[in-house]
Amino acid sequence: MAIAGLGAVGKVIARELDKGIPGLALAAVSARNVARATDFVQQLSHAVPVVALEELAGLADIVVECAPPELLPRIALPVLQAGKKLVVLSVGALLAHPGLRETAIEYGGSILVPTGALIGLDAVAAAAEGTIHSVRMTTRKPLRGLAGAPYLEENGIDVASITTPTRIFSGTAREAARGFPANLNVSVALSLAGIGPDRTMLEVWADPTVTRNTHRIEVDADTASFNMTIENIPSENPKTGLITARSAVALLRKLSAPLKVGT
Ligand SMILES: NC(=O)C1=CN([C@@H]2O[C@H](COP(=O)(O)OP(=O)(O)OC[C@H]3O[C@@H](n4cnc5c(N)ncnc54)[C@H](O)[C@@H]3O)[C@@H](O)[C@H]2O)C=CC1
Ligand SMILES: O=C([O-])CC(=O)C(=O)O
Repeated sequence: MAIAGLGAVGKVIARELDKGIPGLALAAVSARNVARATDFVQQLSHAVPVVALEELAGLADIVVECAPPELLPRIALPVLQAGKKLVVLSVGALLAHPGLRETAIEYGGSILVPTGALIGLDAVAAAAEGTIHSVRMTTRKPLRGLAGAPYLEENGIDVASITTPTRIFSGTAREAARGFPANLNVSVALSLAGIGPDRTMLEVWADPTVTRNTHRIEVDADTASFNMTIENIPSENPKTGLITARSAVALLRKLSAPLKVGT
């Protein structure tokens, strides 16, 4: 196992692997700040090398990508071309790189997307086996959970000046991935589990009254209608909910579990 990116998500996964996940052992990590990462891995019970992104695939059978989204191809290609497993957290970036799926097919690799900061992808995937009529999602974020998104700059929106809940975006998951590359991975994960990025509809609210990143999904299908809400407590990265890393750990634990629960 190797981890690409030692931020809010990567550090939690590294510590959990160090505590022990049956069938898995941390073999290497990659980080922008090598000195800081070296300090971090030395505090683990089994220190591992800090290497370049491109070297991870040679050192592990599974690589977890939890780095800035623009690095996805650099991390993903060597892993998939080696026929290995890539766990992707920067899900939004998958839309900009559709060729990665073809690479996985060609070399026998696979891309695994955890539910991440969202809820209910088990039910969405089950409903997608039948006919889903519509999928809608509403995201409410505190202002600091949205800061820096290119969509805001392109549209002259100054979130810092917002004092009442304000809808700042309405569109498809594909449009959201372009406008909010570090904030709306969840809408892309939802779209990939269900009816795709062009039919999954999303509203984003900048909401000074909430402290948590809140996602509500509403699905209407021929097997069921359902709606679910998750209120994510922010991690050390205000854009990223604490549950995100835990979701990746749960996926990793499930890989070799003798009893696997959930779709
Ligand atoms: N799928 C989901 O539900 C969610 C996905 N995410 C996404 O997961 C990814 C990771 O999130 P966080 O851990 O919160 O981000 P973060 O910003 O805390 O961590 C990213 C880490 O990557 C490191 N990095 C930068 N350049 C690097 C390089 N060249 N080589 C190696 N490492 C490098 C940074 O130094 C940083 O430590 C982000 O793309 C984020 O948008 C976040 C929340 C939910
Ligand atoms: O809610 C969160 O924790 C993060 C989020 O929306 C995303 O990156 O998709």
